[in-house]
Amino acid sequence: MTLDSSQAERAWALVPAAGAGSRMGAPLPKQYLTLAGRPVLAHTLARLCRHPRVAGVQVMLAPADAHWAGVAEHLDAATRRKLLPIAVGGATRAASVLNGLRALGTQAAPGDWVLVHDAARPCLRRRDLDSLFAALDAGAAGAILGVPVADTIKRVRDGEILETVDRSRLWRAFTPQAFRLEVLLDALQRALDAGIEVTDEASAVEWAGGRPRMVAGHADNIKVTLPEDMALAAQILAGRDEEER
Ligand SMILES: Nc1ccn([C@@H]2O[C@H](COP(=O)(O)OP(=O)(O)OP(=O)(O)O)[C@@H](O)[C@H]2O)c(=O)n1
Ligand SMILES: C[C@](O)(CO)[C@H](O)COP(=O)(O)O
Repeated sequence: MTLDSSQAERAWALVPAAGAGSRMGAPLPKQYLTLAGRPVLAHTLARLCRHPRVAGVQVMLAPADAHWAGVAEHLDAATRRKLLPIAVGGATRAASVLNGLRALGTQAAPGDWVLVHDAARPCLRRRDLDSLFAALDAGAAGAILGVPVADTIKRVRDGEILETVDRSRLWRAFTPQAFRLEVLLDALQRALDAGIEVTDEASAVEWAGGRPRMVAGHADNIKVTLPEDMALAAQILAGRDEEER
């Protein structure tokens, strides 16, 4: 792994890839399913590693993961050079991220940026990653990608609509989610210790009193979750020009 020493403030990507993909219902975890000729995780890693601001990538895999070899053979040399030694994930996404932060701490400085990006989001656009870095360079203490809610939102109980929710200030939170290493490590550890349900990094930082910025991205930065998402992801990638592929 070679560091790009030209960066003013180093940034690292953290890729939680230790999930079981139960909602996908496939014979193997969804991050290893073939998408446009290579594993989902290979697409995600290539997108992160080709960005010049990303100094290195920390991947977290399930214990006794048997699929990594099938990913590594699809990675080009430039991608492999940026990969840090694999860390072991945890029982939840948040636990996997915490393990990754601890492993990264042996390579990174406390003030370095960490961008946490789901392995299951292989369609991340270069321009959206650029937008996230632009927010950090503009002084944001932390920032995440997302898009405004475009549908009417209902609160439902037992199949009955209780109310229509004002969506004027509602956004869908995506990844990457970017924070200073020491800030995220502290907030995530304290939130988990307090029993807070942490479904994304921003929720831990918000709980700890932070006010991350929301950066408008593209809705095609989908999280591959359900079976139909594989065909959608393939259509998205097929429609990309070379730069964004
Ligand atoms: N214990 C876990 C659970 C999830 N993830 C990762 O977090 C990302 C987003 O989580 P999700 O989409 O929920 O993945 P899964 O947990 O695998 O899916 P499911 O909930 O359907 O089992 C995925 O890249 C997944 O691999 C992880 O690293 N460790
Ligand atoms: C982090 C995330 O992708 C932001 O939308 C989402 O919270 C992950 O949720 P999951 O249930 O762990 O897939």
